[in-house]
Amino acid sequence: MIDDSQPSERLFERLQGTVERVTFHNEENGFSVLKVRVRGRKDPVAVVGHVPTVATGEKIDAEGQWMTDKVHGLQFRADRIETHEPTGKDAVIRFLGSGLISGVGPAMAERIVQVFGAKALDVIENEPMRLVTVPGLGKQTAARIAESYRERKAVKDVMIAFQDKGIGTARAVAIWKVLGPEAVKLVEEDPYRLAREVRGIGFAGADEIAEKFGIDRAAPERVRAGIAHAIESAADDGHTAVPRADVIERAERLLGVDADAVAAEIEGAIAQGEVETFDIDGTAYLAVRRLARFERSVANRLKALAEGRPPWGRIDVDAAVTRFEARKGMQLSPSQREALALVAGAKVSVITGGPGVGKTTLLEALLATIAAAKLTVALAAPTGRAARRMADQAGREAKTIHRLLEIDPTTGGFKRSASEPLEADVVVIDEASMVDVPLMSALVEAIPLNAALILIGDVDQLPSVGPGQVLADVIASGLVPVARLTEIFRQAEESRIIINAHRINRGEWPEPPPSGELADFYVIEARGADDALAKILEVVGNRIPRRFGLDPMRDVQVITPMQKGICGARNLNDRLAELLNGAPLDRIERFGQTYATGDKVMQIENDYDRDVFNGDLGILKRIRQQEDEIVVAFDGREVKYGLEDLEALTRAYAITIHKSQGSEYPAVVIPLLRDHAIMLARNLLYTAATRGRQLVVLVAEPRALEMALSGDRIRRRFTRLKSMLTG
Ligand SMILES: Nc1ncnc2c1ncn2[C@@H]1O[C@H](COP(=O)(O)OP(=O)(O)OP(=O)(O)O)[C@@H](O)[C@H]1O
Repeated sequence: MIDDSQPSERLFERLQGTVERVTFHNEENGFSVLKVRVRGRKDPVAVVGHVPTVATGEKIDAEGQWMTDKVHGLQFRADRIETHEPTGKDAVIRFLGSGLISGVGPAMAERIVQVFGAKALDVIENEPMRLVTVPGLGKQTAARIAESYRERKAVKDVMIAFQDKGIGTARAVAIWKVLGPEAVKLVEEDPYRLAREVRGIGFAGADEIAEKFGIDRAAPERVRAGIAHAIESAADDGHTAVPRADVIERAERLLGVDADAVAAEIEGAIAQGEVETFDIDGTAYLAVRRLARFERSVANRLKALAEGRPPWGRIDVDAAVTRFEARKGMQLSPSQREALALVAGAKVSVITGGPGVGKTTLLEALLATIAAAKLTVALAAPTGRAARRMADQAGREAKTIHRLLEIDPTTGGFKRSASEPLEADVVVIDEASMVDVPLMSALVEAIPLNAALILIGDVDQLPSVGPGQVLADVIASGLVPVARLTEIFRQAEESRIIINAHRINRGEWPEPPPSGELADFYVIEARGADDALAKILEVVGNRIPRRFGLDPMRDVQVITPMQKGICGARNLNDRLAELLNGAPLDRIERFGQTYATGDKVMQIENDYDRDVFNGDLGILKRIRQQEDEIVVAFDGREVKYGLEDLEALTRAYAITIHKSQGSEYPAVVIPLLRDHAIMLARNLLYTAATRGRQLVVLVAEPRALEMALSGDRIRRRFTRLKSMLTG
């Protein structure tokens, strides 16, 4: 509602009035839309801004600007809103009866004011027990009213103290939510706790606040926070350990203090247990405690799980294979038999290999082999889409790992853990390369020690979005048997997608399609980004629908290395929306994005209430401005979103390759340009090329394809798990 508005003038103005109605108030950040009665104006005006608590009847004093909003018309956009207690009798009644004070409704408010007049609030604050003289008001209610009132006062005091330091209300509300009435004192003591504890502030935000509180640039807590930030930001790039020398360099740059000061504080942080230090192959590394704990738990628990006999006992694999082959009408290859014997003999094992090498077939054979033992088998995958695919292929239920562990959506924690383990004898995880260290830790903690664990995945795909490279480390450690499948079966061999995916993985150029036939893998040469864009639009909008009969909206997914650039997701979304949804009935802008009816959208976080998950694709059906609501259809199921929830949705005509991990689409179109140079790693292209089921089209500059294929560009992740598993 703000994004498309224009300031009518630049000068700050002041506005005073009485709150007539609180149209909207966000508990989390204080964002409010108020109807305010202002002297000299007939109708109440809309005031938009941040305020921690506000109620009808209160007086406000705001500073800001008048704006004209396309949808809501004229409104006052406040940079600062101060609220003051109401004074007149009517205002006090409305204030008390607004639902703000627990236990008091409009009728009770009226009675209180009848007894105490406009001084009612004084009485509540200073002599609350006198309230019992109000008819129908008991001691308990009086105490509750006094308590609510005190809390409100405390919030205000905190806000005023932060405002005096020049900290904006939205930020102050966020701090108050976490730190409570002691917030000012706690921040004075250590502002850097904000970086750790309050979402959205980060090191830079905390550093800014610290400066306002007069913290010295060389203060130990500042240097310490900078070190933690340097290690944490490496974790954002997937590292769970960082070479000590890198930390010093990053922290030095970030803090503007010298290396000796950083080194001294590293020692302090180690002594206090905030940071761990260790050696791998003669290099000193550092890790923050949080990640070190997860990695240690994965290592310890996997070692414990790997011990002993599998729950299905000893099995005559040859006899089981014969039965399986007869039932399926196929012969397992020698390498598959060998892999089956390996997996059947172990309590924890890994099945890895590229597409079409028979990983699913091997799992099926294993499950058939152990069927007689009547064990409880749980199948799961890291994303909803991967879980659905696993269920389709295996022909039995598969859940997301989050569901399997019974996530509590309000806390984000899991119900299943070491103290309440899963009721399963065998746990099978597909797309295991996508599981990061924290999730793997939660998973292995919840697996009972007598159960078996089978990790299936393609270790050459992109590693998990979150920190670590669990599958690669488990394989490299040699702790558990690894069935490495490499043979591509005849059925799979007919697919050029599979053949070329394997070629890409080896760093070889994809094979051109046989001339004359309709193929499933094409490389279209692009000369620069504009040419690539034009070709993508032609391929998606015209060629694919015409030649393959695929629906460009439903069946074709453009996946690209980056967000930015001419062929980045953002611009492609604009252009593809124009092409495929040129005349939408309705559109709105929120959070810097446009959403229009008919748009293809993607959910980008897990939402357990709405039952939609990260990576789910839908079509925006309706925008209901009046109700502040939009409706999106996911696989035909209609789901409603409030306009403030739109951050969870993004347009999805084009998405990044990272976001496409774990999903498959009938057709994918992949731009590959020199503009994407920093992203052009072989595992990125390999992951992209394996997302298409029926059709893969690369729109590539030859030089960019060459860059992606040359293996030297795969960025290494620093992790500690392998050394923990072998140590
Ligand atoms: N021994 C075999 N003989 C003949 N065909 C086989 C054999 N093993 C697997 N296949 C076939 O090869 C194809 C690929 O196998 P499967 O689906 O098990 O591989 P996958 O590694 O799970 O592949 P993806 O990762 O692409 O899902 C299937 O069509 C399967 O039926």
